[in-house]
Amino acid sequence: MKLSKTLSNALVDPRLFRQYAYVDGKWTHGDGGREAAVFDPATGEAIGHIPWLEAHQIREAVDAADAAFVHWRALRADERCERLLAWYDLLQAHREDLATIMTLEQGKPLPDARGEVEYGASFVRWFAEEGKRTFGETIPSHIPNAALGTLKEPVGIAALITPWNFPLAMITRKAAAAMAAGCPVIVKPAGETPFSALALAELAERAGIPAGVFNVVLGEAAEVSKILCAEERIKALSFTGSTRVGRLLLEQCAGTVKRVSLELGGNAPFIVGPDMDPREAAFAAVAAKFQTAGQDCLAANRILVHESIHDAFVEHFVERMAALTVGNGLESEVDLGPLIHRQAVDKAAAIVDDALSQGATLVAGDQGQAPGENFFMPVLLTGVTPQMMVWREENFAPVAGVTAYSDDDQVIEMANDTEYGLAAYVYTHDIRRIWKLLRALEFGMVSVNSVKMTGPPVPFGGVKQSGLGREGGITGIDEYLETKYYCLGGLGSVSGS
Ligand SMILES: NC(=O)c1ccc[n+]([C@@H]2O[C@H](COP(=O)([O-])OP(=O)(O)OC[C@H]3O[C@@H](n4cnc5c(N)ncnc54)[C@H](O)[C@@H]3O)[C@@H](O)[C@H]2O)c1
Ligand SMILES: N[C@@H](CC=O)C(=O)O
Repeated sequence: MKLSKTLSNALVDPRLFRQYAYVDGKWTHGDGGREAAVFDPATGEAIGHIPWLEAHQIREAVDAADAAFVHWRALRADERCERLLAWYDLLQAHREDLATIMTLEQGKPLPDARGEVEYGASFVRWFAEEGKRTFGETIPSHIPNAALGTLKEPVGIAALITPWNFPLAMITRKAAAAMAAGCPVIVKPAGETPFSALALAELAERAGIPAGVFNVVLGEAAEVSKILCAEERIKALSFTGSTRVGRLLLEQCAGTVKRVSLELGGNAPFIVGPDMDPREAAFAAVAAKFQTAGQDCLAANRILVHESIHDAFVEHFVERMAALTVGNGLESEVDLGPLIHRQAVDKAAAIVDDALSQGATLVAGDQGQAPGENFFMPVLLTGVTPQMMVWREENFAPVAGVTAYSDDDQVIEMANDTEYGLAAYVYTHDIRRIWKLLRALEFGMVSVNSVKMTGPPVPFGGVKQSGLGREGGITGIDEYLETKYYCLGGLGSVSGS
Protein backbone atom coordinates (compact mmCIF):
# COMPACT_ATOMS: atom_id res chain seq x y z
CA MET A 1 0.00 0.00 0.00
CA LYS A 2 1.33 3.44 -0.97
CA LEU A 3 1.90 5.93 1.81
CA SER A 4 0.85 9.49 1.25
CA LYS A 5 3.69 11.82 2.11
CA THR A 6 1.57 14.96 1.78
CA LEU A 7 -0.97 14.09 4.42
CA SER A 8 1.29 12.60 7.04
CA ASN A 9 3.75 15.48 6.60
CA ALA A 10 0.98 17.97 7.22
CA LEU A 11 0.15 16.49 10.63
CA VAL A 12 1.70 17.07 14.04
CA ASP A 13 0.81 13.47 14.87
CA PRO A 14 1.20 11.43 11.64
CA ARG A 15 -0.27 8.33 13.32
CA LEU A 16 -3.67 9.91 12.96
CA PHE A 17 -3.44 9.26 9.24
CA ARG A 18 -4.26 5.58 8.80
CA GLN A 19 -4.66 3.76 5.51
CA TYR A 20 -6.20 0.59 6.92
CA ALA A 21 -9.60 -0.52 8.11
CA TYR A 22 -9.98 -0.88 11.89
CA VAL A 23 -11.55 -4.10 13.12
CA ASP A 24 -11.41 -5.61 16.59
CA GLY A 25 -8.76 -3.12 17.66
CA LYS A 26 -6.46 -4.05 14.75
CA TRP A 27 -5.44 -2.12 11.65
CA THR A 28 -6.52 -4.36 8.82
CA HIS A 29 -5.76 -4.61 5.10
CA GLY A 30 -8.07 -6.22 2.56
CA ASP A 31 -7.54 -9.94 2.12
CA GLY A 32 -8.35 -9.71 -1.59
CA GLY A 33 -5.79 -6.94 -2.23
CA ARG A 34 -8.44 -4.51 -3.47
CA GLU A 35 -7.91 -0.85 -2.64
CA ALA A 36 -9.15 2.59 -3.63
CA ALA A 37 -7.49 5.98 -3.85
CA VAL A 38 -8.79 8.97 -1.91
CA PHE A 39 -8.47 12.37 -3.55
CA ASP A 40 -8.08 15.95 -2.41
CA PRO A 41 -11.04 17.55 -4.20
CA ALA A 42 -9.22 20.90 -4.39
CA THR A 43 -6.26 19.59 -6.38
CA GLY A 44 -7.50 16.27 -7.72
CA GLU A 45 -4.38 14.61 -6.27
CA ALA A 46 -4.51 11.27 -4.48
CA ILE A 47 -3.84 11.83 -0.79
CA GLY A 48 -3.87 8.18 0.21
CA HIS A 49 -5.33 4.74 -0.34
CA ILE A 50 -7.72 2.55 1.57
CA PRO A 51 -8.24 -1.19 1.44
CA TRP A 52 -11.54 -2.73 0.46
CA LEU A 53 -12.44 -5.53 2.84
CA GLU A 54 -13.81 -8.84 1.61
CA ALA A 55 -17.21 -10.16 2.72
CA HIS A 56 -15.68 -12.52 5.31
CA GLN A 57 -13.78 -9.58 6.83
CA ILE A 58 -17.00 -7.58 7.25
CA ARG A 59 -18.44 -10.62 9.05
CA GLU A 60 -15.32 -10.73 11.24
CA ALA A 61 -16.08 -7.15 12.25
CA VAL A 62 -19.53 -8.34 13.33
CA ASP A 63 -17.93 -11.24 15.26
CA ALA A 64 -15.66 -8.73 17.02
CA ALA A 65 -18.52 -6.37 17.87
CA ASP A 66 -20.59 -9.29 19.09
CA ALA A 67 -17.82 -10.43 21.44
CA ALA A 68 -17.22 -6.87 22.65
CA PHE A 69 -20.92 -6.32 23.36
CA VAL A 70 -20.82 -8.74 26.30
CA HIS A 71 -18.26 -6.66 28.20
CA TRP A 72 -19.21 -3.18 26.98
CA ARG A 73 -22.85 -3.49 27.99
CA ALA A 74 -21.81 -4.91 31.36
CA LEU A 75 -19.87 -1.76 32.28
CA ARG A 76 -21.64 0.73 34.49
CA ALA A 77 -22.85 3.83 32.66
CA ASP A 78 -20.33 5.99 34.53
CA GLU A 79 -17.51 3.70 33.38
CA ARG A 80 -18.57 4.08 29.75
CA CYS A 81 -18.86 7.81 30.39
CA GLU A 82 -15.22 7.99 31.53
CA ARG A 83 -13.99 6.31 28.36
CA LEU A 84 -16.09 8.52 26.12
CA LEU A 85 -14.86 11.63 27.92
CA ALA A 86 -11.28 10.47 27.39
CA TRP A 87 -12.11 10.18 23.67
CA TYR A 88 -13.60 13.68 23.75
CA ASP A 89 -10.43 15.09 25.35
CA LEU A 90 -8.29 13.49 22.63
CA LEU A 91 -10.49 14.90 19.87
CA GLN A 92 -10.00 18.33 21.38
CA ALA A 93 -6.27 17.84 21.83
CA HIS A 94 -5.87 16.79 18.18
CA ARG A 95 -8.32 19.30 16.76
CA GLU A 96 -5.84 20.86 14.37
CA ASP A 97 -4.71 17.56 12.82
CA LEU A 98 -8.30 16.34 12.53
CA ALA A 99 -9.23 19.58 10.77
CA THR A 100 -6.30 19.24 8.37
CA ILE A 101 -7.29 15.67 7.49
CA MET A 102 -10.86 16.82 6.92
CA THR A 103 -9.94 19.74 4.67
CA LEU A 104 -7.64 17.56 2.61
CA GLU A 105 -10.21 14.83 1.99
CA GLN A 106 -13.43 16.86 2.00
CA GLY A 107 -12.31 20.28 0.77
CA LYS A 108 -14.09 22.53 3.29
CA PRO A 109 -12.14 25.59 4.48
CA LEU A 110 -9.91 24.93 7.46
CA PRO A 111 -11.91 27.17 9.86
CA ASP A 112 -15.07 25.23 8.94
CA ALA A 113 -13.20 21.96 9.46
CA ARG A 114 -12.07 23.14 12.90
CA GLY A 115 -15.70 24.02 13.62
CA GLU A 116 -16.79 20.54 12.60
CA VAL A 117 -14.22 18.88 14.87
CA GLU A 118 -15.55 20.97 17.74
CA TYR A 119 -19.12 20.13 16.73
CA GLY A 120 -18.34 16.42 16.36
CA ALA A 121 -16.53 16.29 19.70
CA SER A 122 -19.46 18.01 21.42
CA PHE A 123 -21.68 15.00 20.67
CA VAL A 124 -19.20 12.70 22.38
CA ARG A 125 -19.31 14.78 25.54
CA TRP A 126 -23.09 15.13 25.37
CA PHE A 127 -23.77 11.42 25.03
CA ALA A 128 -21.09 10.47 27.56
CA GLU A 129 -23.29 12.27 30.07
CA GLU A 130 -26.63 11.19 28.60
CA GLY A 131 -25.61 7.55 29.02
CA LYS A 132 -25.97 8.08 32.79
CA ARG A 133 -29.60 9.15 32.36
CA THR A 134 -31.16 6.23 30.52
CA PHE A 135 -33.85 5.93 33.15
CA GLY A 136 -36.59 3.33 33.19
CA GLU A 137 -39.88 4.02 34.89
CA THR A 138 -42.13 2.77 37.66
CA ILE A 139 -45.66 1.99 36.49
CA PRO A 140 -48.56 2.15 38.97
CA SER A 141 -49.76 -1.44 38.93
CA HIS A 142 -53.23 -2.51 37.78
CA ILE A 143 -52.35 -6.12 38.67
CA PRO A 144 -52.85 -7.25 42.29
CA ASN A 145 -49.66 -8.05 44.23
CA ALA A 146 -47.36 -6.92 41.43
CA ALA A 147 -44.77 -4.21 40.75
CA LEU A 148 -44.50 -2.96 37.19
CA GLY A 149 -41.79 -0.99 35.51
CA THR A 150 -39.38 -0.62 32.62
CA LEU A 151 -35.63 -0.95 32.12
CA LYS A 152 -33.59 0.48 29.26
CA GLU A 153 -31.19 -1.95 27.61
CA PRO A 154 -28.76 -1.54 24.71
CA VAL A 155 -30.30 -2.70 21.46
CA GLY A 156 -27.13 -4.52 20.32
CA ILE A 157 -24.59 -3.93 17.57
CA ALA A 158 -25.24 -0.78 15.53
CA ALA A 159 -24.10 -0.30 11.93
CA LEU A 160 -23.48 3.33 11.07
CA ILE A 161 -23.28 4.44 7.43
CA THR A 162 -22.23 8.04 6.93
CA PRO A 163 -21.75 10.67 4.18
CA TRP A 164 -18.77 12.71 3.00
CA ASN A 165 -20.07 16.23 3.63
CA PHE A 166 -19.56 16.09 7.44
CA PRO A 167 -17.03 13.25 7.71
CA LEU A 168 -16.51 13.44 11.46
CA ALA A 169 -19.62 14.86 13.13
CA MET A 170 -22.03 12.54 11.31
CA ILE A 171 -20.10 9.63 12.84
CA THR A 172 -19.79 10.94 16.39
CA ARG A 173 -23.47 11.98 16.58
CA LYS A 174 -24.35 8.33 16.04
CA ALA A 175 -21.40 6.48 17.54
CA ALA A 176 -21.30 8.35 20.84
CA ALA A 177 -25.04 7.79 21.36
CA ALA A 178 -24.76 4.09 20.57
CA MET A 179 -21.63 3.54 22.65
CA ALA A 180 -23.01 5.45 25.63
CA ALA A 181 -26.08 3.20 25.46
CA GLY A 182 -23.81 0.13 25.61
CA CYS A 183 -23.80 -0.78 21.90
CA PRO A 184 -20.66 -1.57 19.88
CA VAL A 185 -20.58 0.11 16.45
CA ILE A 186 -19.43 -0.75 12.95
CA VAL A 187 -18.88 2.42 10.95
CA LYS A 188 -18.93 2.44 7.15
CA PRO A 189 -17.77 5.94 6.20
CA ALA A 190 -18.11 7.43 2.73
CA GLY A 191 -15.35 6.29 0.38
CA GLU A 192 -14.52 9.94 -0.37
CA THR A 193 -13.72 10.74 3.29
CA PRO A 194 -12.49 7.66 5.18
CA PHE A 195 -9.50 9.27 6.89
CA SER A 196 -11.52 11.29 9.42
CA ALA A 197 -13.24 8.05 10.48
CA LEU A 198 -9.92 6.25 10.80
CA ALA A 199 -8.45 9.09 12.88
CA LEU A 200 -11.47 8.74 15.16
CA ALA A 201 -10.63 5.04 15.51
CA GLU A 202 -7.01 5.79 16.38
CA LEU A 203 -8.15 8.19 19.10
CA ALA A 204 -10.82 5.79 20.37
CA GLU A 205 -8.10 3.20 20.86
CA ARG A 206 -5.89 5.69 22.72
CA ALA A 207 -8.90 6.62 24.88
CA GLY A 208 -9.18 3.04 26.08
CA ILE A 209 -12.31 2.10 24.14
CA PRO A 210 -12.00 -1.70 24.12
CA ALA A 211 -11.30 -3.65 20.93
CA GLY A 212 -14.45 -4.44 18.95
CA VAL A 213 -16.49 -1.52 20.34
CA PHE A 214 -15.59 0.98 17.60
CA ASN A 215 -14.86 -0.60 14.20
CA VAL A 216 -14.37 1.03 10.79
CA VAL A 217 -15.03 -1.11 7.73
CA LEU A 218 -14.14 -0.03 4.20
CA GLY A 219 -15.14 -1.32 0.83
CA GLU A 220 -17.51 -1.00 -2.08
CA ALA A 221 -20.49 0.79 -0.54
CA ALA A 222 -23.35 -1.32 -1.89
CA GLU A 223 -21.51 -4.58 -1.19
CA VAL A 224 -20.61 -3.69 2.42
CA SER A 225 -24.02 -2.24 3.22
CA LYS A 226 -25.83 -5.31 1.90
CA ILE A 227 -23.84 -7.52 4.28
CA LEU A 228 -24.44 -5.22 7.24
CA CYS A 229 -28.18 -4.99 6.53
CA ALA A 230 -28.55 -8.76 6.16
CA GLU A 231 -26.63 -9.55 9.38
CA GLU A 232 -29.00 -10.77 12.07
CA ARG A 233 -26.58 -9.90 14.87
CA ILE A 234 -26.71 -6.23 13.90
CA LYS A 235 -29.80 -4.84 15.58
CA ALA A 236 -29.74 -1.19 14.52
CA LEU A 237 -28.81 0.65 11.37
CA SER A 238 -28.29 4.38 11.43
CA PHE A 239 -27.74 6.03 8.09
CA THR A 240 -27.03 9.60 7.05
CA GLY A 241 -27.01 10.29 3.35
CA SER A 242 -29.24 10.69 0.35
CA THR A 243 -32.92 9.80 0.35
CA ARG A 244 -32.28 7.47 -2.60
CA VAL A 245 -29.81 5.31 -0.65
CA GLY A 246 -31.86 5.63 2.55
CA ARG A 247 -34.86 4.01 0.84
CA LEU A 248 -32.65 1.20 -0.42
CA LEU A 249 -31.22 0.48 3.03
CA LEU A 250 -34.66 0.57 4.65
CA GLU A 251 -35.72 -2.16 2.23
CA GLN A 252 -32.56 -4.17 2.86
CA CYS A 253 -33.13 -4.05 6.63
CA ALA A 254 -36.66 -5.45 6.34
CA GLY A 255 -35.39 -9.04 6.22
CA THR A 256 -33.85 -8.80 9.69
CA VAL A 257 -36.34 -6.26 11.10
CA LYS A 258 -33.69 -3.86 12.34
CA ARG A 259 -34.17 -0.62 14.16
CA VAL A 260 -33.57 1.89 11.35
CA SER A 261 -32.73 5.58 11.82
CA LEU A 262 -32.44 7.69 8.69
CA GLU A 263 -31.07 11.22 8.35
CA LEU A 264 -31.67 11.98 4.69
CA GLY A 265 -31.72 14.82 2.22
CA GLY A 266 -33.20 18.25 2.71
CA ASN A 267 -34.65 20.95 0.47
CA ALA A 268 -34.88 23.81 2.93
CA PRO A 269 -37.07 26.82 2.22
CA PHE A 270 -35.75 30.16 3.47
CA ILE A 271 -38.78 32.42 3.94
CA VAL A 272 -38.39 36.17 4.23
CA GLY A 273 -41.38 38.14 5.51
CA PRO A 274 -42.38 41.62 4.25
CA ASP A 275 -41.42 43.24 7.55
CA MET A 276 -37.76 42.21 7.28
CA ASP A 277 -34.81 44.44 6.64
CA PRO A 278 -33.80 43.07 3.21
CA ARG A 279 -30.08 43.51 3.92
CA GLU A 280 -30.20 41.56 7.18
CA ALA A 281 -32.26 38.80 5.55
CA ALA A 282 -30.03 38.62 2.46
CA PHE A 283 -26.86 38.31 4.54
CA ALA A 284 -28.45 35.54 6.59
CA ALA A 285 -29.61 33.76 3.43
CA VAL A 286 -26.09 33.84 1.98
CA ALA A 287 -24.79 32.23 5.18
CA ALA A 288 -27.55 29.59 5.13
CA LYS A 289 -26.94 28.79 1.46
CA PHE A 290 -23.18 28.71 0.96
CA GLN A 291 -21.85 26.95 4.07
CA THR A 292 -19.77 23.91 2.97
CA ALA A 293 -20.18 25.22 -0.60
CA GLY A 294 -23.89 24.39 -0.41
CA GLN A 295 -23.16 20.72 0.38
CA ASP A 296 -25.14 20.74 3.58
CA CYS A 297 -28.44 19.03 4.29
CA LEU A 298 -29.53 22.27 5.97
CA ALA A 299 -28.58 24.52 3.04
CA ALA A 300 -31.24 27.05 2.07
CA ASN A 301 -32.31 25.53 -1.22
CA ARG A 302 -35.37 27.66 -2.09
CA ILE A 303 -35.28 31.28 -1.02
CA LEU A 304 -38.82 32.66 -0.88
CA VAL A 305 -38.95 36.44 -0.50
CA HIS A 306 -42.00 38.65 -0.10
CA GLU A 307 -42.61 40.57 -3.33
CA SER A 308 -42.47 43.95 -1.56
CA ILE A 309 -38.77 43.54 -0.70
CA HIS A 310 -37.68 41.06 -3.38
CA ASP A 311 -35.59 43.46 -5.50
CA ALA A 312 -33.80 45.03 -2.54
CA PHE A 313 -33.13 41.55 -1.11
CA VAL A 314 -31.59 40.40 -4.40
CA GLU A 315 -29.35 43.47 -4.54
CA HIS A 316 -27.98 42.81 -1.05
CA PHE A 317 -27.65 39.09 -1.75
CA VAL A 318 -25.46 39.83 -4.78
CA GLU A 319 -23.38 42.28 -2.77
CA ARG A 320 -22.75 39.70 -0.04
CA MET A 321 -22.16 36.88 -2.51
CA ALA A 322 -19.54 38.93 -4.34
CA ALA A 323 -17.52 39.09 -1.14
CA LEU A 324 -17.18 35.29 -0.96
CA THR A 325 -13.80 33.84 -1.86
CA VAL A 326 -13.64 30.47 -3.59
CA GLY A 327 -10.45 28.44 -3.35
CA ASN A 328 -8.44 25.66 -1.74
CA GLY A 329 -9.70 25.24 1.82
CA LEU A 330 -6.12 25.16 3.13
CA GLU A 331 -5.59 28.77 2.05
CA SER A 332 -6.56 31.56 4.40
CA GLU A 333 -9.58 33.75 3.71
CA VAL A 334 -11.35 31.08 1.67
CA ASP A 335 -15.12 30.88 2.20
CA LEU A 336 -16.04 28.15 -0.28
CA GLY A 337 -13.89 25.15 -1.07
CA PRO A 338 -14.34 22.76 -4.00
CA LEU A 339 -17.30 20.45 -4.52
CA ILE A 340 -16.58 16.87 -3.60
CA HIS A 341 -15.93 15.67 -7.16
CA ARG A 342 -16.46 16.41 -10.82
CA GLN A 343 -19.91 14.75 -10.93
CA ALA A 344 -21.11 17.26 -8.33
CA VAL A 345 -19.89 20.12 -10.53
CA ASP A 346 -21.65 18.61 -13.54
CA LYS A 347 -24.87 18.23 -11.55
CA ALA A 348 -24.69 21.87 -10.41
CA ALA A 349 -24.19 23.01 -14.00
CA ALA A 350 -27.13 20.88 -15.15
CA ILE A 351 -29.36 22.42 -12.47
CA VAL A 352 -28.44 25.93 -13.58
CA ASP A 353 -28.95 25.08 -17.27
CA ASP A 354 -32.32 23.51 -16.52
CA ALA A 355 -33.47 26.63 -14.65
CA LEU A 356 -32.30 28.96 -17.40
CA SER A 357 -33.99 26.87 -20.07
CA GLN A 358 -37.25 27.24 -18.14
CA GLY A 359 -37.06 31.02 -17.80
CA ALA A 360 -35.05 31.72 -14.64
CA THR A 361 -32.63 34.66 -14.67
CA LEU A 362 -28.93 34.25 -13.92
CA VAL A 363 -28.14 37.25 -11.71
CA ALA A 364 -24.63 36.25 -10.69
CA GLY A 365 -22.23 33.33 -11.05
CA ASP A 366 -19.51 33.26 -13.68
CA GLN A 367 -18.04 29.76 -13.95
CA GLY A 368 -15.13 31.17 -15.93
CA GLN A 369 -13.74 32.37 -12.58
CA ALA A 370 -13.63 28.86 -11.04
CA PRO A 371 -10.12 28.18 -9.68
CA GLY A 372 -10.08 24.51 -10.65
CA GLU A 373 -11.93 21.60 -12.14
CA ASN A 374 -13.92 20.68 -9.00
CA PHE A 375 -14.90 24.24 -8.14
CA PHE A 376 -18.25 25.85 -8.81
CA MET A 377 -18.68 29.60 -8.41
CA PRO A 378 -21.71 30.69 -6.35
CA VAL A 379 -24.77 31.26 -8.49
CA LEU A 380 -27.88 33.33 -7.91
CA LEU A 381 -30.97 32.56 -9.98
CA THR A 382 -34.19 34.54 -9.70
CA GLY A 383 -37.64 33.64 -10.95
CA VAL A 384 -37.27 29.98 -10.07
CA THR A 385 -40.45 27.90 -10.33
CA PRO A 386 -41.63 24.53 -8.97
CA GLN A 387 -41.01 22.80 -12.31
CA MET A 388 -37.27 23.43 -12.16
CA MET A 389 -34.67 20.99 -10.77
CA VAL A 390 -33.36 23.77 -8.55
CA TRP A 391 -36.71 23.70 -6.75
CA ARG A 392 -37.49 19.99 -6.80
CA GLU A 393 -34.06 18.58 -5.98
CA GLU A 394 -31.64 19.14 -3.18
CA ASN A 395 -28.99 20.84 -5.31
CA PHE A 396 -26.09 20.27 -2.85
CA ALA A 397 -24.10 23.00 -4.59
CA PRO A 398 -23.63 26.78 -4.26
CA VAL A 399 -26.70 27.48 -6.38
CA ALA A 400 -29.25 29.83 -4.80
CA GLY A 401 -32.72 30.09 -6.27
CA VAL A 402 -34.96 33.03 -5.32
CA THR A 403 -38.71 33.36 -5.88
CA ALA A 404 -41.15 36.12 -4.91
CA TYR A 405 -44.40 35.37 -3.09
CA SER A 406 -47.38 37.52 -2.18
CA ASP A 407 -48.89 36.23 1.10
CA ASP A 408 -48.36 33.81 3.98
CA ASP A 409 -50.74 31.14 2.69
CA GLN A 410 -49.00 31.11 -0.65
CA VAL A 411 -45.52 30.83 0.87
CA ILE A 412 -46.61 27.97 3.13
CA GLU A 413 -47.85 26.07 0.10
CA MET A 414 -44.66 26.83 -1.81
CA ALA A 415 -42.40 25.82 1.10
CA ASN A 416 -44.22 22.52 1.64
CA ASP A 417 -44.17 21.69 -2.07
CA THR A 418 -41.40 19.09 -1.75
CA GLU A 419 -41.02 15.44 -0.75
CA TYR A 420 -38.37 16.57 1.76
CA GLY A 421 -39.03 17.82 5.28
CA LEU A 422 -35.74 18.35 7.09
CA ALA A 423 -35.28 22.03 7.96
CA ALA A 424 -36.87 25.39 7.17
CA TYR A 425 -35.79 28.96 7.91
CA VAL A 426 -38.19 31.81 8.66
CA TYR A 427 -37.08 35.44 8.78
CA THR A 428 -39.69 37.84 10.18
CA HIS A 429 -40.26 39.71 13.43
CA ASP A 430 -44.05 39.45 13.29
CA ILE A 431 -44.99 37.04 16.07
CA ARG A 432 -48.31 36.05 14.48
CA ARG A 433 -46.58 35.22 11.23
CA ILE A 434 -43.87 33.31 13.09
CA TRP A 435 -46.44 31.17 14.90
CA LYS A 436 -48.51 30.55 11.78
CA LEU A 437 -45.49 29.46 9.74
CA LEU A 438 -43.97 27.45 12.57
CA ARG A 439 -47.12 25.36 12.85
CA ALA A 440 -47.83 25.04 9.13
CA LEU A 441 -44.38 24.14 7.84
CA GLU A 442 -43.97 20.39 7.29
CA PHE A 443 -40.37 20.17 8.46
CA GLY A 444 -38.68 18.48 11.41
CA MET A 445 -36.75 21.64 12.30
CA VAL A 446 -37.77 25.28 11.88
CA SER A 447 -35.28 28.01 12.63
CA VAL A 448 -36.63 31.51 13.14
CA ASN A 449 -34.27 34.45 12.64
CA SER A 450 -31.20 32.28 13.12
CA VAL A 451 -28.95 30.52 10.62
CA LYS A 452 -27.41 28.38 13.30
CA MET A 453 -29.82 25.77 14.62
CA THR A 454 -27.88 22.61 15.43
CA GLY A 455 -25.89 21.30 18.40
CA PRO A 456 -25.85 18.45 20.90
CA PRO A 457 -29.04 19.37 22.84
CA VAL A 458 -31.11 19.50 19.63
CA PRO A 459 -33.39 16.69 18.36
CA PHE A 460 -32.04 16.71 14.81
CA GLY A 461 -34.08 15.07 12.09
CA GLY A 462 -36.68 15.32 9.39
CA VAL A 463 -40.21 14.36 8.44
CA LYS A 464 -41.59 13.14 5.09
CA GLN A 465 -38.78 11.66 2.98
CA SER A 466 -36.04 13.37 4.99
CA GLY A 467 -35.86 10.57 7.47
CA LEU A 468 -36.89 8.52 10.46
CA GLY A 469 -35.92 9.19 14.07
CA ARG A 470 -33.95 11.94 15.76
CA GLU A 471 -30.26 12.32 16.56
CA GLY A 472 -28.81 14.34 19.43
CA GLY A 473 -30.84 15.86 22.23
CA ILE A 474 -32.32 13.91 25.08
CA THR A 475 -33.98 11.39 22.76
CA GLY A 476 -30.99 10.66 20.48
CA ILE A 477 -29.79 7.83 22.69
CA ASP A 478 -33.21 6.13 22.48
CA GLU A 479 -32.38 5.04 18.91
CA TYR A 480 -29.97 2.55 20.56
CA LEU A 481 -32.07 1.44 23.53
CA GLU A 482 -34.79 -1.14 23.95
CA THR A 483 -37.47 -0.74 26.58
CA LYS A 484 -37.86 -3.89 28.65
CA TYR A 485 -41.10 -4.01 30.60
CA TYR A 486 -41.22 -6.06 33.77
CA CYS A 487 -44.03 -7.33 35.91
CA LEU A 488 -42.93 -8.64 39.33
CA GLY A 489 -45.90 -10.68 40.53
CA GLY A 490 -46.72 -12.41 43.80
CA LEU A 491 -45.34 -9.61 45.94
CA GLY A 492 -48.10 -9.48 48.47
CA SER A 493 -48.81 -6.19 50.20
CA VAL A 494 -46.68 -3.95 47.92
CA SER A 495 -49.48 -4.08 45.39
CA GLY A 496 -51.05 -0.69 44.75
CA SER A 497 -48.04 1.23 46.03
N1 LIG B 1 -30.21 14.66 7.46
C1 LIG B 1 -28.94 14.74 7.79
O1 LIG B 1 -28.58 14.82 8.96
C2 LIG B 1 -27.88 14.74 6.74
C3 LIG B 1 -26.59 15.09 7.11
C4 LIG B 1 -25.58 15.05 6.14
C5 LIG B 1 -25.90 14.67 4.84
N2 LIG B 1 -27.16 14.34 4.52
C6 LIG B 1 -27.51 13.97 3.14
O2 LIG B 1 -26.49 13.17 2.56
C7 LIG B 1 -26.47 13.36 1.15
C8 LIG B 1 -25.06 13.62 0.68
O3 LIG B 1 -24.22 12.65 1.10
P1 LIG B 1 -23.74 11.45 0.14
O4 LIG B 1 -23.64 11.90 -1.26
O5 LIG B 1 -22.54 10.85 0.80
O6 LIG B 1 -24.95 10.46 0.25
P2 LIG B 1 -25.04 8.97 -0.29
O7 LIG B 1 -26.40 8.50 0.04
O8 LIG B 1 -24.58 8.85 -1.69
O9 LIG B 1 -23.95 8.21 0.57
C9 LIG B 1 -24.06 8.10 1.97
C10 LIG B 1 -23.38 6.82 2.41
O10 LIG B 1 -24.03 5.72 1.78
C11 LIG B 1 -23.07 4.96 1.05
N3 LIG B 1 -23.70 4.46 -0.18
C12 LIG B 1 -23.73 5.05 -1.39
N4 LIG B 1 -24.42 4.27 -2.26
C13 LIG B 1 -24.82 3.19 -1.59
C14 LIG B 1 -25.59 2.04 -1.93
N5 LIG B 1 -26.04 1.84 -3.18
N6 LIG B 1 -25.84 1.14 -0.97
C15 LIG B 1 -25.39 1.34 0.28
N7 LIG B 1 -24.65 2.39 0.67
C16 LIG B 1 -24.37 3.31 -0.25
C17 LIG B 1 -21.93 5.91 0.77
O11 LIG B 1 -20.71 5.22 0.55
C18 LIG B 1 -21.92 6.73 2.05
O12 LIG B 1 -21.24 6.04 3.06
C19 LIG B 1 -27.38 14.56 0.92
O13 LIG B 1 -28.61 14.11 0.44
C20 LIG B 1 -27.52 15.18 2.30
O14 LIG B 1 -28.68 15.94 2.50
C21 LIG B 1 -28.16 14.36 5.44
N1 LIG C 1 -25.17 20.58 8.96
C1 LIG C 1 -25.78 19.33 9.28
C2 LIG C 1 -25.27 18.19 8.48
C3 LIG C 1 -25.96 18.15 7.18
O1 LIG C 1 -25.41 17.97 6.12
C4 LIG C 1 -25.66 19.07 10.76
O2 LIG C 1 -25.45 20.01 11.51
O3 LIG C 1 -25.84 17.96 11.18
